[in-house]
Amino acid sequence: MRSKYAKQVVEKLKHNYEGEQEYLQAIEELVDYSQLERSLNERFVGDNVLERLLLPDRVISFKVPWVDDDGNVQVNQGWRVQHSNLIGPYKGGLRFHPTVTESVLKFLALEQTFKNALTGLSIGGAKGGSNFDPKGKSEREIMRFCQAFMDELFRHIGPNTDVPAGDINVGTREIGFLFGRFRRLQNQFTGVITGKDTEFGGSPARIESTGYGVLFFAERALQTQGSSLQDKTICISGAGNVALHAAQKAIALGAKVLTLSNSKGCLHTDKGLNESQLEQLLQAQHSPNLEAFANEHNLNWQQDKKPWQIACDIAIPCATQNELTGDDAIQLIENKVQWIFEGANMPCDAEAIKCFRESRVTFAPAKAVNAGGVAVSLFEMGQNASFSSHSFEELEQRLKETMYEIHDNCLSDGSNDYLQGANSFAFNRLVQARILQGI
Ligand SMILES: NC(=O)C1=CN([C@@H]2O[C@H](COP(=O)(O)OP(=O)(O)OC[C@H]3O[C@@H](n4cnc5c(N)ncnc54)[C@H](O)[C@@H]3O)[C@@H](O)[C@H]2O)C=CC1
Ligand SMILES: O=C(O)CCC(=O)C(=O)O
Repeated sequence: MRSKYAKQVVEKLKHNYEGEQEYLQAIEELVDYSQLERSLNERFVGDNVLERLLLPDRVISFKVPWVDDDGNVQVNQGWRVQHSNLIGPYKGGLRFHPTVTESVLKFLALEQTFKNALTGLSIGGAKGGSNFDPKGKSEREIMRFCQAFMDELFRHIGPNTDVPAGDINVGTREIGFLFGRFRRLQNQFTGVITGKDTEFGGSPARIESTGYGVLFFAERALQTQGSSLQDKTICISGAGNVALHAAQKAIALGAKVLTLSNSKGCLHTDKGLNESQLEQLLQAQHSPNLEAFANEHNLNWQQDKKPWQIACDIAIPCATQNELTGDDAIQLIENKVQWIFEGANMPCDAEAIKCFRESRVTFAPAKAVNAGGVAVSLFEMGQNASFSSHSFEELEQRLKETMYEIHDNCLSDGSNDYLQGANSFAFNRLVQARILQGI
């Protein structure tokens, strides 16, 4: 139930940001599943804390002119949404995809702020990117685009100000181009961006950390319910960084991965993918061609299908926002799914979340489940600040401990409800910081 104050704030934001569907969706989810009534004291309402926490500090919007291989000048839109640096420097990834809009980045920056608070670490929240589509572009075009993007971004970031990282279509290669440009523009070698190659300050576990973290969270959740991942069947969507590393760790922990997917369709095998198949998929430069891979390995390829029609114990959406709808949720529930772990950011739409919560399915939200990536990013920042390095094994162990702690933070309010627990934990931290730092 929304209080009168929460209702007023949400109505005002809906009015002011009409049309920013993703941003408003994230606001409504936070407000509706946070036990906000517990924070409703005089100070919270009097200082208008809720509205101040939901609005970004600033949205930086800029043009990105770059030269394609034919010598033509192309122009894309770039953004950096700095949502909050209340508890640490702004931090969050960059996404290059034609579906990127200001609304998408505002939702991602808001989610990032709450995710980062939930880790218990000192990290603020931001997100950025461009509507640039790297599909079909040459490596030189991607490099020139990254350089042009940094030509504007560099004046807004810094190791104690704002530290970007990767996200969809921004991996180690793009981070290298972005970092190289920043270094030359500023004549500084600092931890201004994470996800770097290990040859120049990157953390050896950052690439794996989000996907592995998802599985550590799942492992802890199942343990808490007296179960384990051994022999559980898992449907995963996507075939990028998060999806493939989640699949790799799931197999290592004894589970069976039945699916992967992309926007064209779904790869399916009842037997489960094996370690060597996963290794081959991980070797592919950027996203693998799943259809060709399915044909080569005698696996099923289902054109235009999503993984959610296939019966499984656990579903882990790892592609993009709103990829799992209410109808998909009904199908999964009919097929007796028991656990949903969100690997992507906001992959389940509002209707799907409602369906899961009304059934007996355990639903764990992205801001808890996929926080391993940003946590290891913070380790990379620490490593850069102290000119030190850590082994992969050491970082993986720290990642596992961090994911277990995030899991336990979600349950610390005693509600046994991951969505409410995650939002409430993050809200409490941010509300305290907001009030203590004045108006
Ligand atoms: N990379 C990271 O460290 C983190 C990523 N995330 C989130 O995880 C999700 C995936 O990101 P990454 O794996 O890094 O990106 P990526 O660029 O490596 O992979 C994205 C994958 O999703 C697939 N995809 C895109 N749209 C799709 C659709 N409509 N249906 C099915 N598949 C689709 C693409 O084919 C690709 O395989 C995003 O929501 C991102 O925000 C969250 C936390 C950290
Ligand atoms: O590593 C980071 O800074 C951010 C990762 C990210 O974009 C996310 O958690 O969604």
